Amino acid sequence: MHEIAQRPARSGLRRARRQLLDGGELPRELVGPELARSWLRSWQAGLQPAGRMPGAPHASGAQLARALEQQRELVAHAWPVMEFLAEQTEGTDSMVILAGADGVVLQALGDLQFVSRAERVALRPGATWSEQYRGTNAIGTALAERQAIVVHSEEHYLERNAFLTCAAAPILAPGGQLLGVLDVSGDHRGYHPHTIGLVRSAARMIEHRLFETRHDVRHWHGVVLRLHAQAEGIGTLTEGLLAVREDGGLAGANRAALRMLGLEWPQLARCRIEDVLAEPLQLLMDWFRRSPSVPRIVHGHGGAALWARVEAARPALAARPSAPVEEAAPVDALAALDTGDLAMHATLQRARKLAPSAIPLLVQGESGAGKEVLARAMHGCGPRRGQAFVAVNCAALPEALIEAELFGYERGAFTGAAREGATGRIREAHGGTLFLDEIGDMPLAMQTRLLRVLQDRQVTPLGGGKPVAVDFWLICATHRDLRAQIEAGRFREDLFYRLNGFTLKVPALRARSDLEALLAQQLRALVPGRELEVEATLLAALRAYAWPGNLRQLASVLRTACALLDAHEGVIGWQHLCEDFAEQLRPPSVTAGATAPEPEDLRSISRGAIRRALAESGGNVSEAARRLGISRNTLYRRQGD
Ligand SMILES: Nc1ncnc2c1ncn2[C@@H]1O[C@H](COP(=O)(O)OP(=O)(O)OP(=O)(O)O)[C@@H](O)[C@H]1O
Repeated sequence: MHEIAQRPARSGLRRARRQLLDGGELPRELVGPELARSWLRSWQAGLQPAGRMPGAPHASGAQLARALEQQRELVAHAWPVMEFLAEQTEGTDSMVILAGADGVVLQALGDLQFVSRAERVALRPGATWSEQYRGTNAIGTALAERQAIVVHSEEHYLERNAFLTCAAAPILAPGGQLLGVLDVSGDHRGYHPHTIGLVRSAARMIEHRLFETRHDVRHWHGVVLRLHAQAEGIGTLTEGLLAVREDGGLAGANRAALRMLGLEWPQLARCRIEDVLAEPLQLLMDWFRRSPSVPRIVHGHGGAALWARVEAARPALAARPSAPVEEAAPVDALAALDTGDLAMHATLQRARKLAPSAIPLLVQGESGAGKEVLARAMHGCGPRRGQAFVAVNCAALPEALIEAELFGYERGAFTGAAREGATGRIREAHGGTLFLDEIGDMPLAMQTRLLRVLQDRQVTPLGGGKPVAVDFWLICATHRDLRAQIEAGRFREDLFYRLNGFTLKVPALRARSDLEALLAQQLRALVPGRELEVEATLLAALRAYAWPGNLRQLASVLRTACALLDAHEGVIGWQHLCEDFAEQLRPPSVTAGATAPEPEDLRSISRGAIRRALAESGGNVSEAARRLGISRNTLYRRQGD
């Protein structure tokens, strides 16, 4: 495995680039062989180094979630290693990135302070870095070359990527298939030649973990050989790993074992143990049965001696023959929410740290800003994923019903109760997460009961049933200022401290800087496979709009627009909007400057929009709320603002 050891001179790179563009010839003495091959591929893909980048696809939230699910083993094993790498590169203004075999970024850790917002988004989960779209770059080129590589500054084929220095190493499955790539990208001025060594070791760590746990190499009655030139090297990261089936065929290896045994990946599947070692399988099995932990000397056919320890292929061979190999890995739903806004990014970083904890959380943000979506993502990334996520909207339930809904009731507890009684939402959340939306709207009597549940960790159904122990992660959400509610005597202070282990803030859409990324993400999800654009004046108006219904409203507007879009149309324009929404949008867009309204104007804009929507829906509140893309509760609340 080698990377471009000596960086080509800048002048040489420029000369080589000119010659390539002039005639398709690349003077290889000016660039390394890997770089030369990659530049040629980029040129053949029709990419222009200095021109506008052709639209590299960016996976939608749903596509990303699917990719993470499909590659969950890789993602799970990579994450701790990425954290380790991030620690090693701390303070160097760099990011640690995991991409799949198709070059799509799956996870990213860290942040690049020196780059623009757009450039930051391009390094976030969902972005594609295959050579086909971005030309020579460490992720795409390491994948294409199947080897570790550094791509520094102007070695990037596209000039717009010259601000980066990147070191990447591919991650291979035990059968040699490409699984993905690990990368450290940073400011080109901070190029450090040791980074590639770190990245390569980190990729090896991931491969090691994958080898230890994968079904295909460890789930039958064969043996695994740990190999090293020194006995002390066995069990370390530099050991060779070779999986041998019980019939003697080779089932998998890591790169170190291939090197020690003089093998190439394509030969692996065709080889048997006697093709690579002088010792017959029978002898290895004998060693294993008699003294499995003792290292022995084995001999390659070239005569080289190696130390080997023989182990059962299945770690718990005797004890649990069909035990699942590994707990399902988390789907990185939090990463999918990171679309480039700095405040949201900070919230998501905190959310990621808090997801494995049981600390009660309070999510604060306007209605429709995505509080429940965030809570669900945290549940999906924490240890309770796979268990229930129970969401209760405390504002949507009539006061008389909240109690029964939350705490459950015994048979015949009250008039109108179901005959068989009800478990209650709190008990349904047992083992999982209870999400109480609009907690600020919970009546005081109910607050007292909830407080008792949180203190006693048990719930007593209405009608005098026995208390039942419950265990859940509590996440509450509110758009209200709970401290002000406490001062006004509407919220219990002791409950506030119980449920507010930490407050996470979800920014309002009008305060976010990633409207375009959100638009693109939602459009891709609504119309997969079509790259839709938004007409320029409309985009400016959307940017200036106050978005009283936040992401819920945006989703509703885009759903309508996509429904009105003809199959041949690729641009969303004013004609694709509901008339009332277009009207709300026009005033700020036609006024000079089209700047965002001042915060004190927002209330009146929102009240005006509600008045119009109500008038147009003949006073039907549900219809008006639907038109605005907000909930009935929000509409009532905003009317009174
Ligand atoms: N990141 C996102 N991408 C796309 N759509 C989103 C995103 N976040 C939220 N939405 C959309 O906005 C809607 C509202 O989100 P959510 O229910 O999480 O908001 P909320 O803050 O809990 O609202 P409320 O307080 O009114 O219950 C979702 O149903 C979804 O359609």
